[in-house]
Amino acid sequence: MAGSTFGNIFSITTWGESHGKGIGVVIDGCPAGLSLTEEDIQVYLNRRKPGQSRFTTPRKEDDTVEILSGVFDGRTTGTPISLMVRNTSQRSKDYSEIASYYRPGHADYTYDCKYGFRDYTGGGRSSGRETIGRVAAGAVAAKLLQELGITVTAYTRSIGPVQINESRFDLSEMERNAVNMPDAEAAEQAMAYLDACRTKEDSCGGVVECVVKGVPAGVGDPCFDKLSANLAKAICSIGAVKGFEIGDGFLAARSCGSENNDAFYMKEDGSVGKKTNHAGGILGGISDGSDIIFRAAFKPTPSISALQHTVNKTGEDIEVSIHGRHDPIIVPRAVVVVECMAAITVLDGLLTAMTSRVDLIKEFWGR
Ligand SMILES: Cc1cc2nc3c(=O)[nH]c(=O)nc-3n(C[C@H](O)[C@H](O)[C@H](O)COP(=O)(O)O)c2cc1C
Ligand SMILES: C=C(O[C@@H]1CC(C(=O)O)=C[C@@H](OP(=O)(O)O)[C@H]1O)C(=O)O
Repeated sequence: MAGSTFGNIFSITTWGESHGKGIGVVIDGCPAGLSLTEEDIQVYLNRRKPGQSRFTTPRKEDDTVEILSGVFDGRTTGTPISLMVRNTSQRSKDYSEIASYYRPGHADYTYDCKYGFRDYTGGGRSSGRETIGRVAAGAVAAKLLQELGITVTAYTRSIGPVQINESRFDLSEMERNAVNMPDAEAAEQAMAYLDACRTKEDSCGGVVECVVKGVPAGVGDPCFDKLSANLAKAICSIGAVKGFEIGDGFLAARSCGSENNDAFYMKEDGSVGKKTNHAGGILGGISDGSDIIFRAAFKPTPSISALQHTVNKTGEDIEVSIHGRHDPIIVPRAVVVVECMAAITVLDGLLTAMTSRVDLIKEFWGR
């Protein structure tokens, strides 16, 4: 199946199905010499794994990663890094009925249209479990970015109608609540809202916000590999993402140029700064040196037990109530997925940018 590869230099190929033997990723183009252990990757996978609270799917998986190749004596060798997580908790009988109909909002119908049949167990390749490969690769990218002084941080901005309040923003709160919100009060309200949804056998959506700090000006290639365009593709390729915006995003459409433009000024150290950051750190598809800020809108989990109308494979209109183990909301588990896709995209852009100037190439080769 084409379409499982992302990135130009730091390139990832994810593989595997939710109810198959395992899920993984092959990273090609990771520079040699990065110190890397399974634990470095596991920390990220633990943030994504299922079964962590009543707001996640009850499927219990440890998602233990194995490094199969590309690391020797604790350091990357520059050859393909293959990472694998074995599936251990497949319960395919949950899908024996689903095999005969199309879940509204899921990928069942379109996979059948495209391929003529589908792996219906656990949603196969369209499962949120595919994001394991993204997170494992993102952990590697984030480690290299960290060495370059670049950090990528995502968090839950809103759940249903509940949004974090900037005045209460505290990143350390994220670890203390089950919805990954950097605002304790909003988290309480969001959890109450989610409990109400669950009582109605329904699900809900929300927004993940991501901030990338420390990216130098000059990353991103006009025209089709703009940093903004590559981030949009990276994020919109995550299951259930329905919206993407950078900086002021859709709000910018309502402002005037005088409000939206970020004024430049000279900093004390002689470099150019911006007084505001409505652009979200990217101008002309190229990073401008300020924080890169973007948001992703996630739709509500499609598989719900509330009654829905659909059709079955024999062409009848039917009513269904979907049972099994599903996330009542995708957002809290998707936070680390967004972070990892951003890390992969930014790292790939940084490596690509190293070839953009003759003076830099000469400097590198000492000529
Ligand atoms: C981390 C993650 C977890 C998900 N969990 C579920 C789930 O438990 N049940 C479900 O029906 N969909 C879940 N999804 C969403 C489906 O994977 C997604 O809706 C499906 O692939 C169709 O793609 P689309 O929503 O982008 O059109 C999850 C997605 C992600 C990223
Ligand atoms: C297991 C995970 O989430 C799964 C994502 C998912 C879907 O349709 O996307 C459906 C469910 O799969 P299953 O019915 O096999 O439990 C979730 O549990 C995971 O993300 O690790």
